[in-house]
Amino acid sequence: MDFKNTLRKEILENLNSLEHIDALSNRITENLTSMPIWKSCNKICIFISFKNEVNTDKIIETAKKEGKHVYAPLINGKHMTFHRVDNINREDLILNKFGILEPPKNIDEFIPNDDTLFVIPGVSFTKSGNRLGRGGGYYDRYLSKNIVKNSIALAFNIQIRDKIPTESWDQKMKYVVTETKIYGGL
Ligand SMILES: Nc1nc2c(c(=O)[nH]1)N(C=O)[C@@H](CNc1ccc(C(=O)N[C@@H](CCC(=O)O)C(=O)O)cc1)CN2
Ligand SMILES: Nc1ncnc2c1ncn2[C@@H]1O[C@H](COP(=O)(O)OP(=O)(O)OP(=O)(O)O)[C@@H](O)[C@H]1O
Repeated sequence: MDFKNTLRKEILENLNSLEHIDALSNRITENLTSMPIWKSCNKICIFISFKNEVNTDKIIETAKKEGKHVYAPLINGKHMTFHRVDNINREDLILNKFGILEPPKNIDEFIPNDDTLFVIPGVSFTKSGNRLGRGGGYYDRYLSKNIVKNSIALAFNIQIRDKIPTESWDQKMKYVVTETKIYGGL
């Protein structure tokens, strides 16, 4: 657990001094939206970026333009659900306790199917799809309770490590997409 926290802190600090986040995010957007799995999924469950995460605004815009349905996470205690977002023009969204924009609580929960692609944030990943998140356990719990066939993590190259500490509940990503590489899908 200590090693997890140390690694989390180290990478978050590195992210704080990462330059050109928007340019790198544009490349990640291009890589993601040219993947066959992106083209074949009609529904996208995606995080709304905050702080120094890969900026997801253009991904959401592209999805909308391509006629896909977009869903974003809403947290409630330790629990996370996904809800439709109709426009990313952010006045429809609400800031949660972490300072992340999320859909309002009154929209029905979306239940994913095989046609749903999850685009997932995280602090660090390995090339084989192991994930270290921010420590809330939200995605781990969600992915262990729901059947998720298609998962893609987004990260900058500086977030990729050869080894990260894993625990029994950690859920693997199918692909990890960075500004220069697409890992996984084997
Ligand atoms: N954009 C985005 N949305 C997301 C996630 C994410 O990582 N990114 N999540 C992915 O799971 C969930 C939220 N999880 C989070 C977990 C911890 C913190 C965080 O800032 N923790 C602080 C302590 C904050 C406090 O307790 O008040 C910290 O670690 O310093 C933020 C989000 C759902 N939505
Ligand atoms: N499937 C699960 N069932 C019950 N508890 C879980 C499950 N997955 C994770 N947890 C709990 O969540 C806590 C945080 O887990 P962990 O540090 O792995 O989160 P993370 O993957 O970094 O966070 P996040 O998914 O929110 O980005 C752990 O202390 C663990 O007890």
